[in-house]
Amino acid sequence: LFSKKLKDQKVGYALPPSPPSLPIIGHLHHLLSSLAHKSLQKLSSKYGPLLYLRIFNFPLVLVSSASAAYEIFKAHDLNISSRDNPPIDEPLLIGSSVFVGAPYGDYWKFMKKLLVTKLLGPQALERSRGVRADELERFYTSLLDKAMKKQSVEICKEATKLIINSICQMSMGRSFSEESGEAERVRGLVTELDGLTKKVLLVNILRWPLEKLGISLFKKEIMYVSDNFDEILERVLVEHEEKLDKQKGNDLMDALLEAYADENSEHKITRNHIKSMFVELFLGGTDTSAQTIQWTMAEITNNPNILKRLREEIDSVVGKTRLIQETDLPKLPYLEYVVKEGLRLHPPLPLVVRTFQRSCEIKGFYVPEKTTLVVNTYAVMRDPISWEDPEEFKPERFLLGKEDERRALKHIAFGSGRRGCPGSNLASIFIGTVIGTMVQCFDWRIKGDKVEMDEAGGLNLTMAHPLKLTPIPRTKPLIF
Ligand code: HEM
Repeated sequence: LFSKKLKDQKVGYALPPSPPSLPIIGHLHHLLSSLAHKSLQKLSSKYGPLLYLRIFNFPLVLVSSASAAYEIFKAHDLNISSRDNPPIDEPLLIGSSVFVGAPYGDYWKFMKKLLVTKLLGPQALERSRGVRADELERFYTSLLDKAMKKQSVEICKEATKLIINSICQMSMGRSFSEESGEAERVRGLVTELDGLTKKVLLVNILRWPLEKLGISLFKKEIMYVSDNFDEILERVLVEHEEKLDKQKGNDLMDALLEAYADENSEHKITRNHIKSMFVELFLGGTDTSAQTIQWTMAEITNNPNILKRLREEIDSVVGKTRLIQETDLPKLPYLEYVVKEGLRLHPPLPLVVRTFQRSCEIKGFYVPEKTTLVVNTYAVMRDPISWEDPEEFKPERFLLGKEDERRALKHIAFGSGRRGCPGSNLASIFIGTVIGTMVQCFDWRIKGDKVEMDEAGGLNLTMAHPLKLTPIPRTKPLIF
């Protein structure tokens, strides 16, 4: 402690500046405010882009500028490649078997390798292209049906269906049945789980002081979602095992079951590891992509010039007789900029959380070991020092040469480094093809003049007024 104090006093070894805090809880109220990313953004614009905060006794470093994020992600990647959430043992989905919250080590590396080779890497994505094409056609047909009946579409809900079905087909070779109500049940659980993220954070932060008082927060709600997922996924696992007895499969679930059954597997995994992985894929992959689709479509609807330019590009490359497909995406640069700009202004996970394993120096300040790192990606991607007109939706900013993002690491909607999002390519495909389909095949009518763009409270960035639009076909029905 003495040497740490000495270090703190040395030039270049002071802790980052710390804004005023409250007794006992420290800066907790900023994290708990209804729009935490905005509350923290305000704090950093007043006190600086690198801050030292305190949640009770737990230290936290908050990063809100591109240059500080760049230094941390580039020079300290290994040091910050763990998320040391204290595990809550009982429930499956936030228990000790999670991947997203696992420390950087053998278990994480083993699962990451399977995730990339079986589901999210370029070759796996190429193998599963047909599955996504089928789901996109189903999405288009459902929109067409709504258009014929002159019904409005809840964009986020419709996109969620496509994404869950695709992820299920890709990872376990089946989707949940609409007829039996199973699909609706899974979608409901994913939404509930999303709503629980803030409570899970609270439990993680407050568990220690509250457990001492014999209080367990939100346990019932967390267990309800966890138990339901457990039951559904156990059924799928058994079904898969029966199938595997007859023939060898090649999807992610097959590979995980093989590792589970193999005594000599590189890493021993449990049934809970497998089920948690699927819960995390649903949670990490579904709402994030669906929210981005919703926000981006809202921006396009409010910006007719952008819609016009995007449509011209799609019409000239794809035409009006066949549906856009993911192999068109590399030929549609403006669509790519629109997607990127949607992610810049509305990152669905605005706070990226890691842990410093060792003490280090960041921008001349001392950061002690085991400090939690929070990167406010929302603030970084709206930082006026790095972005011209940061609050405006301007896809043109990504035209070649205009923004040198690689050098400054300014666009960090997917995080960065070895612990960055492994689903970023898949997400870009979902968002690109869904936005592409909606722009290519339909005009969209809104109620009122403009879409309201307010953010809802929560840890994830969602729309306070979910987007509802009515489609009007602009092409003859497409034939597949
Ligand atoms: C627009 C869509 C998405 C966004 C914005 C997003 C964003 C993120 C972010 C910010 C992180 C934390 C990264 C970090 O700490 O640096 C993350 C992690 C993760 N994401 Fe995504 N994500 C999206 C879609 C997906 C999809 C489609 C999947 C898979 C189906 C996925 C799976 C994961 C997983 C498994 C992790 C944990 C990685 C680890 O801890 O090693 N994400 N994502």
